[in-house]
Amino acid sequence: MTFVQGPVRVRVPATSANLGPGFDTLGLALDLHDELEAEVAASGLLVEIGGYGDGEVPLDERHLVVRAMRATFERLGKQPSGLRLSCTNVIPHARGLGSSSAAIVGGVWLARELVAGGRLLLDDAALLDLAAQLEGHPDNVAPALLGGFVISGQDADGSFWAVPGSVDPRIGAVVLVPGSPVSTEAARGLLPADVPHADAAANAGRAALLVAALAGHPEELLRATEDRLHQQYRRPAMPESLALVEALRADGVPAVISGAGPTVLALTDGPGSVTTSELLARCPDGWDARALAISATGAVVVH
Ligand SMILES: Nc1ncnc2c1ncn2[C@@H]1O[C@H](COP(=O)(O)OP(=O)(O)OP(=O)(O)O)[C@@H](O)[C@H]1O
Ligand SMILES: N[C@@H](CCO)C(=O)O
Repeated sequence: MTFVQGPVRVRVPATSANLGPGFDTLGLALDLHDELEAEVAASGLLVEIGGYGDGEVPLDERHLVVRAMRATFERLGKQPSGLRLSCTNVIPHARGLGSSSAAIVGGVWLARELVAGGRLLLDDAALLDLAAQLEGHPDNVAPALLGGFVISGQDADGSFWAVPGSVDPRIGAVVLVPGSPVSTEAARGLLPADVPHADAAANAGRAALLVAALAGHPEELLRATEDRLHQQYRRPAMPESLALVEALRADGVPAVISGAGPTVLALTDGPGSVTTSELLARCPDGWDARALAISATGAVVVH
């Protein structure tokens, strides 16, 4: 196995998981991208960060992108003698926009590109499986890899799968991002071990409806984004976000907690619509709001 000379650069989209009823299974890639560049060096490890995470995340072997790269090199059979990594991060951390999945997908993708013939040694299905193992669930890494709307899951043998769904081109998103983080670990810690059968049944119906609503029935999005499995349980960690979701939904806006929160995701009929500007105007003080298109592509090499 040989390494490629010179740097490789990739861009990876932010993602919004769950989308209401699709806990750990539905996810959407958004038009907001981290860029990562890496190259094999003679020795050592050098990590540089611009944007989110600068001064916060470790710059050594504990760095999430480095951990994902190491796991991928391990799978491919050889670690490089040294490594240089540069990250330009625009996806906010611990806000429910898939920053950890973007880091993991960026890492596995970079490592595979740095190995000559890497795509033959580790195909896309194996890359998804590795990324989902590192993240623990597939609903962010799958759209970060594939782009668009993706349905994903895990089989009884532990392997992960992902199937792309279609999105009506009229549909866009507004994200309302609180100033303070909530880690996915903390938000998952609030979930109960068991849920009422009626709640599980309601979510199954809504998740199925959401696939059809996104594909071409935006008028069903409000009904299709109802959730009973995770959002209410997470209220103690993000009360303002839950209150905003409820207020928007009362006004007919299909709003949900994005991923593990605390960001609020509202689906719209498209950037530039009245709904989008009204939503941007409802951004609470101290939060950040932006309209984002759906990213049709997942991780790509930047030339
Ligand atoms: N680009 C990055 N580089 C290094 N570490 C990162 C990067 N992005 C995220 N992380 C690590 O992951 C943590 C955030 O992950 P977490 O799963 O809590 O939230 P998230 O991925 O932003 O949101 P969600 O999973 O709900 O969409 C950060 O605090 C940091 O430790
Ligand atoms: N499905 C995950 C997404 C966040 O990583 C959760 O809600 O915990």
